[in-house]
Amino acid sequence: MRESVNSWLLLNLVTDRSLSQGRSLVEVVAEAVAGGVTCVQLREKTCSTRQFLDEALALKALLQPLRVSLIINDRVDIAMAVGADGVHLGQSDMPISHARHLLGPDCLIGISAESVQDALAAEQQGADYIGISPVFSTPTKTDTAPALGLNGIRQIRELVRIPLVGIGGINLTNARQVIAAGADGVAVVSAIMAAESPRQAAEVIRRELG
Ligand SMILES: Cc1ncc(COP(=O)(O)OP(=O)(O)O)c(N)n1
Ligand SMILES: Cc1ncsc1CCOP(=O)(O)O
Ligand SMILES: [Mg+2]
Repeated sequence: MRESVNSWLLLNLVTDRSLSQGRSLVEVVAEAVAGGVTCVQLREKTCSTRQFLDEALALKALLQPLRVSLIINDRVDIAMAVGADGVHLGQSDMPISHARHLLGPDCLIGISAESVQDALAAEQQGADYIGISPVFSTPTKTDTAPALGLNGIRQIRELVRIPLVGIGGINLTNARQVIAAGADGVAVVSAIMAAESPRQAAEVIRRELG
């Protein structure tokens, strides 16, 4: 039951333009979706608001006909402007209550949990899903809390009912363990964004997830 209900977040691609090796974001995302990515989170840390908006509009045009969800990282305003499916917020981003007030009941809100306490609070405050962050340490994001590991996923799974997505250091070799520990999905940056063939990379990870 849980798996079919939450299959939209089984394999999340979180974008990072700096890893795309000169390829456009739309090109990499299109490849990755062809390989089986079920949800795309647009994550832009350095570009202008206009550029962020343009990328979001381009990804929405690509993903909506394919019925692949588009989540916007950090920026509630961009999510609202493009009619994205959701927004992903961390512990230092806009609090859920304010985001929900702006976005309404139908827009998905994902919250990063860096501890069991964060996860419990996110569920209690009405998050739609939780990003367990990070599961393993990763060079892709250097300002993370200590890695929670597979045990962290198990602990949170015991206490929280909403969908869980693991992020951080996840690739072909460990994706299956993340699901086995109780996550509903995995979120991946470098293992797909930096791959020579994002399509093949997504395919092999998706196959691991069953
Ligand atoms: C699915 C998912 N989980 C966690 C994060 C991390 O969000 P945050 O802590 O706000 O850090 P930044 O991504 O904004 O640097 C995420 N993006 N996605
Ligand atoms: C955005 C983010 N949030 C927590 S870890 C992380 C980066 C994950 O990158 P990678 O999949 O390359 O380890
Ligand atoms: Mg954030």
